[in-house]
Amino acid sequence: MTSPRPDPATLKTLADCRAGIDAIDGELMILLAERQAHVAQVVGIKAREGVAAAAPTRAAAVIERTRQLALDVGVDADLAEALWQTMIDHFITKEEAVLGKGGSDL
Ligand SMILES: O=C(O)C(=O)C[C@]1(C(=O)O)C=C[C@@H](O)C=C1
Repeated sequence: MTSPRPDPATLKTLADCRAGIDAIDGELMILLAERQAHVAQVVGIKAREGVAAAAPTRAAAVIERTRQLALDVGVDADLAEALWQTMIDHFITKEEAVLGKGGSDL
């Protein structure tokens, strides 16, 4: 169980700020592992249904949604896009290792 995070504006020392950053990184990593598990599940479904690893239409929608989510909470949309593009490219490579490059863009 994680403890509630302090308001960053109340942090006075570099060590406290870095401890907070480390805690947030830990939580982000848990969410990334959960997202990765969802993508792993996608691979079996795509194999059954003949859907391509690379899904450009879906990838573009994910990126567009991510840019909007970033703007909604005051995160730089270009940063969010770069992070998500890196993640999606990684998952396409992993999916193609199993599925190959064929299939439909669904
Ligand atoms: O939605 C899919 O088809 C996925 O495989 C997931 C995902 C993603 O990481 O969001 C990865 C690769 C695809 O090109 C599109 C999206």
